Amino acid sequence: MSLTRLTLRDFRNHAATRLEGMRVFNVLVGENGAGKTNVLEAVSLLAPGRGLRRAQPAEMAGRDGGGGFAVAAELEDGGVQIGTSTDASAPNRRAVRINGAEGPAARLGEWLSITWLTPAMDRIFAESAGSRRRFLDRLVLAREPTHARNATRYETALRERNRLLGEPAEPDPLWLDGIEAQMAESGAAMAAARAALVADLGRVLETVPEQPFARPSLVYASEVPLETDALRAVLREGRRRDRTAGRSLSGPHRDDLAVTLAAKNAPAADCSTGEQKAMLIAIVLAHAELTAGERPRLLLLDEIAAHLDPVRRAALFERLALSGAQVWMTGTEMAPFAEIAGSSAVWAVRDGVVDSL
Ligand SMILES: Nc1ncnc2c1ncn2[C@@H]1O[C@H](COP(=O)(O)OP(=O)(O)OP(=O)(O)O)[C@@H](O)[C@H]1O
Repeated sequence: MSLTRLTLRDFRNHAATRLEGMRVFNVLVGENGAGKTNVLEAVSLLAPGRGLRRAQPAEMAGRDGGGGFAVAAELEDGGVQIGTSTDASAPNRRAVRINGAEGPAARLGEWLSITWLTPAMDRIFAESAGSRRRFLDRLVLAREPTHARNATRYETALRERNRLLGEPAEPDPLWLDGIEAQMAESGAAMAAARAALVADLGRVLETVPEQPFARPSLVYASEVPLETDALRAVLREGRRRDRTAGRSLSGPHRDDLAVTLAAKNAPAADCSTGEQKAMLIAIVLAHAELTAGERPRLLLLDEIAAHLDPVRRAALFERLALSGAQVWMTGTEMAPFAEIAGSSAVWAVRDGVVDSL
């Protein structure tokens, strides 16, 4: 079960776009700036979270529209309707509807598991740990919808602790106790889910050949215990130091996903651009394999095919076909997709107008 219909209204440069007849491979072809990534972004909003560009809802409303946007989709097999929208009166409030009933965004995760790779993620290994945590959290979330709740509760408590520690007056220790209890509970659950996913991904990756996608080895790097009581003790012991620093120096908000290229035992940040890309693809494919058979999965791969040589491209398509996911890809020309043309739905995108080919 995956998307069988997608509609966009006033979404970035798409005034009114409707896509039907999806297949396993769905390819959007068009010139630079035509609106291909915008379609992938719209699909990414059908998962909990901020979407593929992490944009504010108001940024996504079409400049020529009425100040709001709507993205809606139908899932086959029962005709489930899911959608998300904003309106001009509250352009940054994104409402979510499932079969007509408004509900929390986290519920979207019960229907679909969506992951993506975009060119912006090519720098993920060179950037700060925050980018890798976000990437990892996205993968965890696609497997466990409750992850978003733990992450939000942890961040809310962390902000409150930082605020208290930064105040001139000595914070009330009982108040801090309560906040740290909340951080420890949600933080330990969040970190344990990340660590479990990394371990599972590692097991899948071990079974995959070194080529053509450079095999990464993954470690969930954490300096704090992943268990509630122990994490709570670490937070309590760190109060004085954190008060001096003006922020919380320990906790899963500092964790990292450490990635090395297995064959060379080299940190990912030191690898070539191509190797880094290949490792990202390997991780996403391992994730697809790991979550096979669970909720319907969508993979959004922005500008991937054109950047791979023919051997890697063929291997990618082969693995994607076996993954059981509905795959969405973009490109400026059809040539890189020639070998999957027969099993693809193809759309031409031009100035925010989409036509089936
Ligand atoms: N809020 C908005 N309202 C109207 N148009 C917008 C809005 N936000 C972005 N755009 C337009 O969307 C277009 C970019 O679309 P998109 O990123 O989907 O292009 P693309 O087809 O993926 O291009 P490329 O091949 O260069 O990656 C730009 O023309 C941009 O001006």
